[in-house]
Amino acid sequence: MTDKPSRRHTAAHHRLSVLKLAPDSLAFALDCAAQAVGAVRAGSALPAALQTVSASAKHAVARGAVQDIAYRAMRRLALADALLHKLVKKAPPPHVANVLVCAFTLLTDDEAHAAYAPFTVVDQAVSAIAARREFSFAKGLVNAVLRNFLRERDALIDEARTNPVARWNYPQWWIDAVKRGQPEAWERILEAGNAQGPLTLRVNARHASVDEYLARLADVHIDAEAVGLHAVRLKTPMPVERIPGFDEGVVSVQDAGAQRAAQLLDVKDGMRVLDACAAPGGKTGHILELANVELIALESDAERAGRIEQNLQRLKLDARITVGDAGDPAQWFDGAPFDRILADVPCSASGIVRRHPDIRWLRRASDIEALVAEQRRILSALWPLVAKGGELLYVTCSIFPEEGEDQARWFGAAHEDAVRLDAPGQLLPTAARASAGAVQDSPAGTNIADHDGFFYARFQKR
Ligand SMILES: C[S@@+](CC[C@H](N)C(=O)[O-])C[C@H]1O[C@@H](n2cnc3c(N)ncnc32)[C@H](O)[C@@H]1O
Repeated sequence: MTDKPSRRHTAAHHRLSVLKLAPDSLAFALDCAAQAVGAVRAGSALPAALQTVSASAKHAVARGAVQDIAYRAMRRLALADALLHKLVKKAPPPHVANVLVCAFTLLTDDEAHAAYAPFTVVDQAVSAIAARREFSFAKGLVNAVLRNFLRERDALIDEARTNPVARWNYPQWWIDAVKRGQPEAWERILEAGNAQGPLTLRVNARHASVDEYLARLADVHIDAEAVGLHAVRLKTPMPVERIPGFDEGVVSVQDAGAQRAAQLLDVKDGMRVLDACAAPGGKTGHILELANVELIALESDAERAGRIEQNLQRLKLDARITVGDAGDPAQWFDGAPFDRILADVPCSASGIVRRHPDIRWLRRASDIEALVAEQRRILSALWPLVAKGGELLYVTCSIFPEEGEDQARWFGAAHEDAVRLDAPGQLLPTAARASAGAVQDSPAGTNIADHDGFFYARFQKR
């Protein structure tokens, strides 16, 4: 985000006039997406912003279009802001600027991939502005700016992209951090974060093998491939309600990189296991699919803890869900040590930006230091709870070494009784299938290069 919104902008944003546009029109979708972009600029996470905005979009189709434009806008925000800056002399009101940003988002697609014809976008952006009483004065401006843009589209994009922030669509501090942390792969990583993640499923080992599930999909003509021990990637994403076996808990949605956690934890029947930062329970479910263990799912956020319950209900599996601070075991620990602890700690989420493209605009450089301290606090508190011979798996969905290898080294040095075991370390996100230089060990015949970014370190207690 190139400029930070003021409180005044946010307040104005909430006082928009009643909108009279057909809910299935592109104009309606542009207006709603612009509101969501405004909310993210004011500090809201995109899913929450969309929930608020979509209350007015009763149609599922309209909601889909709003979501699609808002997510694309997050991946193009700096480029769109740069174009706006170039083409508009005096900054327009924030809502008008955000409608323009959403329109640029659609107009900067290559023609082959464009969802709408350019002149439809211009026409509908003008209608969106005209439909708001307080902004209708700006419809001439919107029309002129977008037509001027189309006239010199490629040259304007090329010029804007000479600035790295507009080129990559991340804040400068983020670009610098990725460059510093991954000097060999930084461009590939930034690019991967601007692609749309695939829909990857985890097949519940209690119900089916990957091959059996692939056969079930083939029966209903759904194209998919194996991308890990329990992972299947659908060629074309679809709503979960339409995924065979989803309702019965045969499959769950989970990135292939995230599926490494439960496998690395190497759980066996009868073990006592702590999932220390558990919500929404993706990894909790996976652990329970692999062995009959006594599982405590700990989560500090009571509302999020409710989502663990929902997930386990669908899977028909059980854990003791506990609300508490992993960094303060006195609140919840009953004194019996754990054979395994999964510490999937809060982090920058820099490894999952392709699924959460708003994160880059919400985080600040200074957050990293605070997160590192919090991760250390949690790890230090959990280690004494591991049984002798037991293991702790440290996980982040981050690509910043400060939250990955640096933490693992700090932990090893600070705990004499910790033996570092084999683990993948840094899994880098890569968009291209089977891209060269992928860091992970793919099972023969499969390609799991197309996953989110994670860090894994495993420690055994002497
Ligand atoms: C990376 S997410 C966990 C994802 C989860 N393991 C999964 O696979 O679905 C981190 C979670 O830790 C929770 N959390 C943050 N600080 C915590 C703390 N001090 N104690 C326990 N949970 C915490 C957050 O609310 C968040 O739900």
